[in-house]
Amino acid sequence: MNTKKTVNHPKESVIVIRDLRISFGDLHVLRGVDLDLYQGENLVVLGRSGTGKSVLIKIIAGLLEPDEGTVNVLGEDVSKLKKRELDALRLKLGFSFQNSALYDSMTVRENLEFPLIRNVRNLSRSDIDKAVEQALEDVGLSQTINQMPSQLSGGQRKRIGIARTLILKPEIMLYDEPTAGLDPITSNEINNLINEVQERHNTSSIIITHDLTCAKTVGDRIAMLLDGRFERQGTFEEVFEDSNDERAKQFYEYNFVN
Ligand SMILES: Nc1ncnc2c1ncn2[C@@H]1O[C@H](COP(=O)(O)OP(=O)(O)OP(=O)(O)O)[C@@H](O)[C@H]1O
Repeated sequence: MNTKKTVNHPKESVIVIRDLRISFGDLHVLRGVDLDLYQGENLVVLGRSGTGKSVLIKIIAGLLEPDEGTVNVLGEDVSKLKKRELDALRLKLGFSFQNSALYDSMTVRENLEFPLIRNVRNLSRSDIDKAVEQALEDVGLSQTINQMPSQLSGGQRKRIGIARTLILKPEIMLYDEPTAGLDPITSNEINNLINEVQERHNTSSIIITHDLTCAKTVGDRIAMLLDGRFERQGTFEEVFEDSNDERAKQFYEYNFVN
């Protein structure tokens, strides 16, 4: 397993987070998070269960308000946006959530049409058909267009879920546990797909995972959430292999399977 060859991206930030803090009662989840997502990079966010990775994503999407700190996404201060502006910004973010299930009663084509019809006005039938065909081609599953989700494997369903997100041409992709529950071969296909999406669409992505093979394969940069902050950031080697940090070592030993 090779570590991903990191591309030297120009350091233009598409997400800038500074001194972000949030507590739930006595539980101080994020305690001063600073993080940049650079244009065109895959940033992997690692952290043990309950460290606040999903909370972070929800704050980025404006679904949860932090107690302190700033979140700037594509040049907009999320906390200052009105509802309509926030909705417009969210359309530029693609969410690939673990539980973003397909609609079982709809064909693959109908599943992919759904976000388009709901979010984009004045599309002709042929625009919709083209977008669906392109999104399916992007994930290598053109042949499934008339199938029902129940006829697909877990890995194929995951790919169709990603296609459904890509169809709105997001500038930033947020992948939550993209390989959870998949066997190693299928996980590898999803990792390759994440890299292909980056290369083909120049998308900037945050990938939340516990899977260190995934982190190593897709991550241009790794940020590890420890005690409510990103104390360790860098390439996979910098975070794990060159590290004397016991917490990073422990995470590595428990999670690295390949
Ligand atoms: N709305 C909420 N109200 C109260 N507590 C919350 C809320 N949202 C999250 N928490 C708590 O914040 C902590 C971090 O939760 P979060 O879901 O972000 O963890 P995570 O790092 O994504 O974990 P996992 O890897 O298991 O998904 C947890 O202890 C959770 O119970």
